[in-house]
Amino acid sequence: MPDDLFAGCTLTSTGQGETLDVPSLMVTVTDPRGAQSEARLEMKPLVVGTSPACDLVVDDPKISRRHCELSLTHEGIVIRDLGSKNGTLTGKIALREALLSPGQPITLGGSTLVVRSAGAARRIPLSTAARFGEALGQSFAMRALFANLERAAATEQTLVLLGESGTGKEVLARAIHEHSPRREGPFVVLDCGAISASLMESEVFGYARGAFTGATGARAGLLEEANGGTLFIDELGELPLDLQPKLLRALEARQVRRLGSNEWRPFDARVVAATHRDLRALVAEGAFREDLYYRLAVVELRVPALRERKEDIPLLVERFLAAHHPPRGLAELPPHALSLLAAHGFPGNVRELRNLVARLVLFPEQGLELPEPPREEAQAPRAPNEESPPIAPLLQMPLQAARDLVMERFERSYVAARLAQHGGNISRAADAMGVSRQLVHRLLERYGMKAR
Ligand SMILES: Nc1ncnc2c1ncn2[C@@H]1O[C@H](COP(=O)(O)OP(=O)(O)OP(=O)(O)O)[C@@H](O)[C@H]1O
Repeated sequence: MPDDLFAGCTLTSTGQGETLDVPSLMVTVTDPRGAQSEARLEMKPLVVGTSPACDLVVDDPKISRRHCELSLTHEGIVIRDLGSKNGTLTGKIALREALLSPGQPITLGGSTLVVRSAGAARRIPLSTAARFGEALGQSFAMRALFANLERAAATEQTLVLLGESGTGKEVLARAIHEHSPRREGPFVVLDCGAISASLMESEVFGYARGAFTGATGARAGLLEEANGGTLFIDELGELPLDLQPKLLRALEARQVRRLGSNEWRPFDARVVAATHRDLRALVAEGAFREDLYYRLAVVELRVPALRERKEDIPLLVERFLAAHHPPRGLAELPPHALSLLAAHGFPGNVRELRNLVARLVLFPEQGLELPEPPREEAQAPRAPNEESPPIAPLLQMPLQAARDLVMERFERSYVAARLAQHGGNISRAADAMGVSRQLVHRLLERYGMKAR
């Protein structure tokens, strides 16, 4: 096997820009009975363990649930132990993090892991810019995404952005709108996670006067409001199943009929959708209609998690610090702050990083507080007695960052208190809050909280 396969990704500059050659690699784990499990190593890190949530699942009792992680970098293949019980070993030496040499066998419990070539390298175009609209990113993963978005934005294609909460899907959707020929038109957000199912239909399609009790006047829905611009459907995976055929019909016919009206009104909006859910899995389970999925996912792009592109952290921190008043700089951070951040897993992604920076500027005496990841056995949240931050330090921050910080504290306390009122029952708490169960789940996930 040639060594250069293990040089990782190779950057090539051409007259048109830069491209990245990504080697095609297969990871094979042979368990103690000789059975093999395999998975391709792509740009996304690959987690090996016994948990069904891992990318490569191995049936070996000596392997931990999340045992180790492999990632492809420009230096080569990096293997990192994830705090496993029995270690990730080369010979008798336990590794924490190391570059893998060609064909080098790695011992995990009673199993052996090997990485092998699996065909020709793939060539991926990279953007020459380290930003797309307001979204920053200098990592290969983000520059590859920006290159795709630059091309897709100029078209009328419907596209779906997939990615964990806080990875920047909404910022990217806005940037797509701003880079599109529709930039002078409206950018309208339909957040399927925030509107309760009973209100969704009238929000999306609008209503005629007298359509239901309380409809004292007619109202246009979001589809009509987006006319001439872009409709951003956020949390697409939460769109109620019974509304899906109606939305599909409206998108195909480019016409909408308000509730209680017989009149069809034309509308012309480009749709960009986003979700943190696995849409294909939802389709397979019957929780999302296949025809709507294929209508929307003409182009499907994945926004990488922040832990997959730690090279972006300094750039993002610099941007968040510079947005304060007076602007702050990287030099003002406590010593080792950037290396501490690079070692953190960021379950809340860029949103978590932005809030950490805001807290650091607001309460420098507290230092860099990195929350522990939520543990599986975590108890129901107690209502935290966090007070709203005092106004004076907030006045040094831009409105959006200040609002988000106050909102995060409020939402944490409010959701925890509401759940406590309803004995940890999410459905009852959601009813009392007047929102969907999915929104409560999303808030719990966002803040690393668990209901009993
Ligand atoms: N690449 C980026 N550059 C600069 N800021 C970013 C980037 N990605 C995210 N952010 C910031 O992080 C915050 C969260 O981003 P955003 O709301 O777009 O995430 P999301 O993926 O849509 O989250 P959710 O799924 O929870 O709705 C925003 O304040 C946004 O400005």
